[in-house]
Amino acid sequence: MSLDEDKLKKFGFIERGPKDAINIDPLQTGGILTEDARKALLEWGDGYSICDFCGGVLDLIKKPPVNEFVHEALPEFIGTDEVRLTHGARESKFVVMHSIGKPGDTVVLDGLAHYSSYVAAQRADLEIEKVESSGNPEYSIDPEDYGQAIEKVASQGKPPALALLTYPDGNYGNLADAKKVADICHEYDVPLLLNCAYSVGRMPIDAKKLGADFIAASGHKSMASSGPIGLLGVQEEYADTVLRKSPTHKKKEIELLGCTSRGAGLMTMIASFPQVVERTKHWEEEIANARWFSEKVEKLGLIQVGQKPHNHDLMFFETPPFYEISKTAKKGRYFLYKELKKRNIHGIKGGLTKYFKLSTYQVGRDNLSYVVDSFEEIIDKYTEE
Ligand SMILES: Cc1ncc(COP(=O)(O)O)c(C=O)c1O
Repeated sequence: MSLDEDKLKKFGFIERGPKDAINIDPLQTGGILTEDARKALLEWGDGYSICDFCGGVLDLIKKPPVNEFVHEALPEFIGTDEVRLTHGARESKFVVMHSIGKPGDTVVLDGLAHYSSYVAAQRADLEIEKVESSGNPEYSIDPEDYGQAIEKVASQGKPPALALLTYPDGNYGNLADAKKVADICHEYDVPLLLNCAYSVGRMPIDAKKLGADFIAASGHKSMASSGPIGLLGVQEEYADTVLRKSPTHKKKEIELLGCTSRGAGLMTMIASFPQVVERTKHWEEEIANARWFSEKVEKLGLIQVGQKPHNHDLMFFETPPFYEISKTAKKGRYFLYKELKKRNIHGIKGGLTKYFKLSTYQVGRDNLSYVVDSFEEIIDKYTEE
């Protein structure tokens, strides 16, 4: 097959439609770049740009201060003895599972775990034991159930190699009692990995205080970074195992394949970091905004499920008023997406009317108020028709 000019025409620069919209997509609100990160993206966008300064280990680069960032600032920020860059939370989870578990071992996952936790375990050839949530409406995770799951696995021959808690989960934004889960896991000598894809960079996280042995974080999701980039936090006890070096290439850490996120991902994360640190100090305001929003839209007939009052910007709503409208609206179940698009609101998946999740993170009270008013206007418009 030859790539003729006509075929090539569809490639090249492509504009991104919704980039200036009010964004309430949980995947995106925490990853929007700061102005400094936007500048860094252009400055460092060339593939291996950072490697001009590398003496063989990316995270030891002194100038720009990657070494200080990775080995001093980040460990202090998340409360782990060691931090490494990865390509995302899923890669961090895989690294831990692959180095701590042996094929055939079991990992205990919370019932709200993201699919990437499952595929990471499957790629590492681990069996999975689930700690179920309480189901509708709270979907809470009972820490005691970790003890039962560990005992169940142990009774079948070998205790689990690892436990994982999604903190918060990506569907309901629930924050389980991580400290209690950690304490219970440690009673059985099972290390705990916290999946903080939706927390590190949004809210204060201190792995030591929470008792976590490992942290997986996501730069493109929650640290105002251009992906793919994530963090892996490891406590000292496990550092030699997880960060072991290649016998043939002595400087290279095997699980990281020697080198991970470089150039734009890393330099945007560094550029945003001062603002990211600052914003975590204002987490209480974010919780207040989320609760305010939830209360307002519940008055319109939406129902927030998950923890209540809520403790995170990610929220899941059942939305009967929109569902009723979708049954008769001309555009069917796409009516809501189209109405929101007209109002410059982005982030609720096209076709969803029965329920959806959204995020209020960094959206601000004025824009949230506009979203509430828009929901009301849309409901009124179709109910009056
Ligand atoms: C709870 C949760 N964890 C992990 C991930 C994956 O994050 P990453 O893209 O950094 O691998 C997601 C992505 O949606 C998620 O929702």
